[in-house]
Amino acid sequence: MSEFGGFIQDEVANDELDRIEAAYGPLAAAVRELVDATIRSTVPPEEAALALAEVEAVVKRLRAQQMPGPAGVRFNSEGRAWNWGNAVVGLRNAIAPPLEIVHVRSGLAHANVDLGAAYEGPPGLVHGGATALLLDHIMGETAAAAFTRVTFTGTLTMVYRRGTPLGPLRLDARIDREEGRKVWVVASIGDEEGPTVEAEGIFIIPRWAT
Ligand SMILES: CCCCC/C=C\C/C=C\C/C=C\C/C=C\CCCC(=O)SCCNC(=O)CCNC(=O)[C@H](O)C(C)(C)COP(=O)(O)OP(=O)(O)OC[C@H]1O[C@@H](n2cnc3c(N)ncnc32)[C@H](O)[C@@H]1OP(=O)(O)O
Repeated sequence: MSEFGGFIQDEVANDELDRIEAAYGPLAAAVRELVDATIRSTVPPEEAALALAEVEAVVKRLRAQQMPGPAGVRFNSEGRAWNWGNAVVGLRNAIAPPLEIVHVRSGLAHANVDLGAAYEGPPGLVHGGATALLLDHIMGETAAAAFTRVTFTGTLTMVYRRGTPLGPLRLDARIDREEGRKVWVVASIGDEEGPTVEAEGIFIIPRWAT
């Protein structure tokens, strides 16, 4: 394994990655269900205590073999990159919705997502930090121009027009302009009535990546 700016070259073969993803993807999806079920369950406390024992047993099983730190962003020489722990798109991260981003072309992307009880801030509405999280990520990937370059969020501005309802939502992002190592991206998240949050960000191609 070797490292480039924190990106890890890890020569796991694509078919092995497929095998791992086929097992851990559904596991993470089940943990997402567990998160939602834990929030919304109305079973009596004694029943919740029994569930706790079962969850602790699962944690013990998974802890039997662990990476020393976070999952990181990895790539192999077969052209595959994976970021299983990513907070927004991580396949193995139950905290991530996960967002499935469609890159229409370099610098233009959108995504559909359904946010449930785990993302609530004000009653029935998405937490403002959660909308910022999702927008930051889709904007970062958009600035990265189809993953041809590395970009970091420099400045991010959010305008919250109205509450974002929990449920089905759409995100849109596009590169507005570029100047040297700076990339301006505009984006929004909203429901069928239109945008609820509009964002503008300056994404920087770090000096070390040029
Ligand atoms: C090799 C194989 C790689 C394989 C990769 C494969 C797959 C990749 C997979 C995934 C990755 C893809 C996408 C990731 C997607 C989403 C992630 C979401 C985005 C984030 O969540 S990311 C985390 C939050 N983010 C940070 O953690 C940044 C912390 N920070 C820094 O790392 C530095 O601070 C940095 C890099 C920002 C700048 O550092 P630097 O040294 O390069 O900058 P420098 O001073 O040279 O400035 C150059 C010009 O930018 C202007 N400028 C500087 N800073 C600015 C700012 N903050 N706002 C506005 N303008 C700024 C200057 O004013 C100057 O402008 P001018 O040229 O006009 O004077």
